[in-house]
Amino acid sequence: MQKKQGVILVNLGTPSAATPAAVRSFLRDFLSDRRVVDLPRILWLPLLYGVILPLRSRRVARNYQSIWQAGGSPLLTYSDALARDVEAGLLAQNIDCPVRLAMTYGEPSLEQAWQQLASAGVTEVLLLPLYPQYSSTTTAPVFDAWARLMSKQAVLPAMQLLADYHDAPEYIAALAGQVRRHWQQQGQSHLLLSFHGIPQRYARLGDPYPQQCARTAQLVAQALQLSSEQWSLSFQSRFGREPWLQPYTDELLTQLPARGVMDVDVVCPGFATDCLETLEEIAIGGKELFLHAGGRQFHYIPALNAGPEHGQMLIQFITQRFAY
Ligand SMILES: C=CC1=C(C)c2cc3[nH]c(cc4nc(cc5[nH]c(cc1n2)c(C)c5CCC(=O)O)C(CCC(=O)O)=C4C)c(C)c3C=C
Ligand SMILES: [Fe+2]
Ligand SMILES: [Fe+2]
Repeated sequence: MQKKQGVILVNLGTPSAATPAAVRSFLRDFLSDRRVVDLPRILWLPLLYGVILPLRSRRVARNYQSIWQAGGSPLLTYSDALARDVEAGLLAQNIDCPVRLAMTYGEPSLEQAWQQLASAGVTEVLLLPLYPQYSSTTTAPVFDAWARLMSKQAVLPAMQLLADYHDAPEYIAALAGQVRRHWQQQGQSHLLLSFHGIPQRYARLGDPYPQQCARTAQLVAQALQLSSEQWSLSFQSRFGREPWLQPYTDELLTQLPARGVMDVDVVCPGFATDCLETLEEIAIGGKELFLHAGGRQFHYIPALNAGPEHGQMLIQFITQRFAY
């Protein structure tokens, strides 16, 4: 059989609408994954179904409404545009390599993406989770979903998983470029690099995520030639009561003005595309916290989204893996 290569870009997932029902369905799928919440099911499921889903879906739906775009959820629209750009960019280099988008939770599913690649005759797949830093809570579930899907297949395609790219020179250069462009237009401020958090316990169990975040932040600061006073690292989006990775972004934003940092630029390098956690939690909520604490100027620097540098970066990862 002739070999043919294809790529699946995988992102987390997002509600299909900014309504309590759609948010509930997304949260139910996501928060039922043992990789995400590892509590014994006998404790977790009554809490999830009895308290979290009924209360959180309504509140979080309102948050989604504040960032919803004409094309739907930002996470979906940017990821979709990115997948199209990468496929077109490969074709422009005479590389016929179909690229599809899939979500770990919800749609488009990994199954839908794979069906399309299989119909196009693909025999070798690169699974490319859009998570620059590996985490057992995000990257590993992509592999789990792939394994579940493949368990139903007689003939398996060859598969490579891009487990992380936290220190890839192309990624660091794309992030540094994004920050530099902002500074050329708006002037330079203290740079806060805010990553999604995970429970500290997961890191103690061996998740390399915090070390990879620290390395990314250090490499970006180095590429921008920043001294240690000119940047900080923090972790956002904590959930539940146990301690998560620290310092917490919301706490740090309220402390920075008292430490003399009156102007801040926040970039979220762990998010390939903008989403609820960047547009609502940081660009809206983070700004409010910082200004309320006495800060003067707050800017959110957008994620790489479907910008040309992002597409080019992914094309380089793909061509390196497939050795065209
Ligand atoms: C419950 C624990 C959670 C862990 C662990 C977690 C890790 C984690 N998440 C991302 C990326 C995203 N998370 C997003 C939303 C989101 N995350 C959690 C919880 C955990 N995340 C929840 C409950 C939600 C939904 C919103 C809410 O209820 O607050 C998103 C945004 C999705 C969107 O639709 O815009 C992303 C992206 C990473 C990278 C990560 C670990 C490294
Ligand atoms: Fe999350
Ligand atoms: Fe700025």
